[in-house]
Amino acid sequence: MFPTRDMPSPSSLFSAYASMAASMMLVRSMANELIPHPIRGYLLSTLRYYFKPRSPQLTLVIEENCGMSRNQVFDAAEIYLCTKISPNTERLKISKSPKEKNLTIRLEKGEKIVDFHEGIELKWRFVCDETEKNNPNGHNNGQRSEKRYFELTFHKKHKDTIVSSYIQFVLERAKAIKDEERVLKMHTLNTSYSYNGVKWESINLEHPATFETLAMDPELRNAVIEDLDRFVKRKDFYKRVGRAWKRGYLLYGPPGTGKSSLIAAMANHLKFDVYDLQLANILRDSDLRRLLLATANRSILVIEDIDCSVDLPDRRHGDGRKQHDAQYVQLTLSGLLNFIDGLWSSCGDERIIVFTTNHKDRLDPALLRPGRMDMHINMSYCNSHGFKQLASTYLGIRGHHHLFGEIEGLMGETQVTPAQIAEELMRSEDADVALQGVIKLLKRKKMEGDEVEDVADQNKAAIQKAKRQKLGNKPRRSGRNIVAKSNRRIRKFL
Ligand SMILES: Nc1ncnc2c1ncn2[C@@H]1O[C@H](COP(=O)(O)OP(=O)(O)OP(=O)(O)O)[C@@H](O)[C@H]1O
Ligand SMILES: [Mg+2]
Repeated sequence: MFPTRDMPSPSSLFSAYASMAASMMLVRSMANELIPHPIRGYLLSTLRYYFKPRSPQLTLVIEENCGMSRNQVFDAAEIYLCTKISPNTERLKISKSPKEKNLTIRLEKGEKIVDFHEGIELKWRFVCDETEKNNPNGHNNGQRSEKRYFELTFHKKHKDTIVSSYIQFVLERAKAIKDEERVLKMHTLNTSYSYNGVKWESINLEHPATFETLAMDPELRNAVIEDLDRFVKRKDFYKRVGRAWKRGYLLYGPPGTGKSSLIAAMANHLKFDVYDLQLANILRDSDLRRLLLATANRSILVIEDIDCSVDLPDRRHGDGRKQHDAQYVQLTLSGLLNFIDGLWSSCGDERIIVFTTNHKDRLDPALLRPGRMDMHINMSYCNSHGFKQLASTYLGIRGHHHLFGEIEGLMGETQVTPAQIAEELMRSEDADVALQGVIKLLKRKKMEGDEVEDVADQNKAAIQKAKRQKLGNKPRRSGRNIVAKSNRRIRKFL
């Protein structure tokens, strides 16, 4: 990539220099008499070029832009070099925009940094050249333009190592640093329709959920983390097997079991932005296509409550909507699935799509067919492991607590969501008080459950009795009366 020359020794350099001087004098005296002026100039500059002493150093110039686009090596160097600031550094630039979490530190012009890679010394220098800006007529209109670049200087013999391995290392380190500093975004739909339809609007995603704080089955949690990590590492694999680099997850389970929290944990784990696609706000397939094409790589597209967010016409019969609605709403399930499978996933990289539902059984089979959602994740009621996780997160209880036994016993007899447990645990910082709250909740739920079972049994019995009496006589206590009575008993208990 770079022209190489054999390095002359100092003595050969000296003799070359002496012979150059002699030749120059000779040439000059002959030339003055014999050679016309323009040719004389050319000969002298050629001789000077070949006899100039050569430096053993090579300098790579890394400019800010390459043509119209940014030079990624420049951007990476800017970020990477901030981690290499030494006590010798004298001037730094510091800034913070409202949307950034941390301060940004950059080198000031003229600053030098020394770095080492595989024992090779590398000298970086940040240069800013200011020049007068000429307008197209060649006149100077007083504007100044700035050309910013890094110079990276090292011994020529390391050229291959630096170009092939060091620059790559700088690019990777900068990406890792950027990911750590990155402020995640949550994109939602702007519902005030402008002339060209609904648009994405973004806010910082500051959802604190992580896999550590999420109460879920440890095996399932590890399986999800491994699946995500494998997915982001497999760019080459997806390319080789000819598949779009995307992954689909279906999260299902009752309300309050942590589906939305799991999405936030996934985003925080991968450092991916989230696009929350509220289908109810989209009227046409064309809007959907435009919105999907406007999503960025390395993002999670979320469609929550897919079973009830919009009554998508059935893929096979096109009959999901009432006739009069269909005139206005032209969004179809097949449109959604086509974009997700086709255009959208093939025009981007590292895309994740997540559907959530409270009722997996109500989903259109087209959504569930193999290959569409790669992983089906059941977020379920809290078990004793999930409870301990929440107690650790909310109350800092790492080991055992004397109330755990009673709580675990009650949890085996009733269904409670992590959201309900979390709510109780937040009520007090005193572990005993908070855990007593959980016990009360569980007892209440158990009683409600018994009551509901009672009601169901009694209703069944009443109906059967009525049937046996061959209609005519009503059962003495109707279902409604039983419910009202149960509610009164529950209130009394509370
Ligand atoms: N598995 C869990 N681990 C930790 N906290 C949880 C969990 N599930 C729920 N929570 C708590 O309950 C709140 C509500 O949970 P979340 O919104 O994630 O439930 P969801 O399953 O998405 O419910 P919905 O089906 O109604 O959308 C969360 O903010 C969190 O504080
Ligand atoms: Mg949710």
